[in-house]
Amino acid sequence: MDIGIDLGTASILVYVKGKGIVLQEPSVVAMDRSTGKMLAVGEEARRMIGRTPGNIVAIRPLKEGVIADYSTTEIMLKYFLNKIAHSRIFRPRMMICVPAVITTVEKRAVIEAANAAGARQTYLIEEPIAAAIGAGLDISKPFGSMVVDIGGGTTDIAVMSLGGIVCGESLRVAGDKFDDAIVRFVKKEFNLMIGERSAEEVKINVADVFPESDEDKAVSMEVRGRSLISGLPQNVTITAGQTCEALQEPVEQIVNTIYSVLEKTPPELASDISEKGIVMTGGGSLLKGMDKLICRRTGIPVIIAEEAISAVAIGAGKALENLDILGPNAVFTK
Ligand SMILES: Nc1ncnc2c1ncn2[C@@H]1O[C@H](COP(=O)(O)OP(=O)(O)OP(=O)(O)O)[C@@H](O)[C@H]1O
Repeated sequence: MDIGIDLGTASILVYVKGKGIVLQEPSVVAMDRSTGKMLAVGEEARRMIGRTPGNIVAIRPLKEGVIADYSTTEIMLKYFLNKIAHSRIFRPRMMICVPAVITTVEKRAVIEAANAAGARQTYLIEEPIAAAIGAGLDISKPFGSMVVDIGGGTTDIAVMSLGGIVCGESLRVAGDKFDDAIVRFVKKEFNLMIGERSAEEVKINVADVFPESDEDKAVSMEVRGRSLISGLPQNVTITAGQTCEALQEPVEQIVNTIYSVLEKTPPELASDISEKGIVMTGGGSLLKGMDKLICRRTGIPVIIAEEAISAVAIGAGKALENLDILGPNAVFTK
């Protein structure tokens, strides 16, 4: 069996040919610090973040799109592969997505973790290429396509043509940095300390980086945390207008990088992109107003892919079925 994996900072998705996405879980592992034993993986472990006693740690083994904790990544991959196959002799070929700009050492770590977890053969594909294939773009033709993939740890921006990346940038600013910015804002504005999960809820439920009316700005929700003044639990109301202010810095960094990639794009390809639009994928592309903001600032239409979150895993699986459509540098294997 061939499988495509989006081994992400926030979540792991597995695509199997003919079955579609068969697994989607947070990339979190809970371990007992004293014995080194794995206690929970995926959603169950995510619920433990910020709520563990001293001897238990909830680890996110990937940071900023790359492996930060090798052995935990291997344990996690092994656990998920067992979950989808229920068989010891299951040794699939795997296509795993990695950010477009990572070091050879970081690539090797992914290949070794996948091989140790049971892959028969491991291929790596750059995330924007997988995202483009998963979003249904035909990148094999001499025609320019631009993808902005905003994940949890990295944002990959790339212009592609003839099965390869012509120019692009990978920046380590994405969903997690949006959460951090909300935590910092709430701390500064309300003297309230909130956890990363509460910040993520604010981002998903009310945040808006391009509110068009006062009504949009007034959308609000209550968030609970610990007062830095009294030390006691406290609730505050945060509005979409405030989130726009809170998220300005990371959002600007992404918009500026899109600009710099467009500046480097050869004119023929730039005109293809302005005709066809920029395609956005990844969970971070669902941040309200992000598409409108990029469209307003670049003057180019922006389309959020239909299956924004799973596009990368779907594209990886499809790439394995059609290795021939990819350019010579698109796939890396050892
Ligand atoms: N509706 C939404 N609005 C805003 N952000 C969202 C939404 N849904 C998911 N996200 C964010 O998307 C991010 C996860 O996206 P995704 O699963 O594409 O990342 P990943 O593949 O794990 O990360 P990476 O590619 O950086 O390794 C998280 O930060 C999550 O909070």
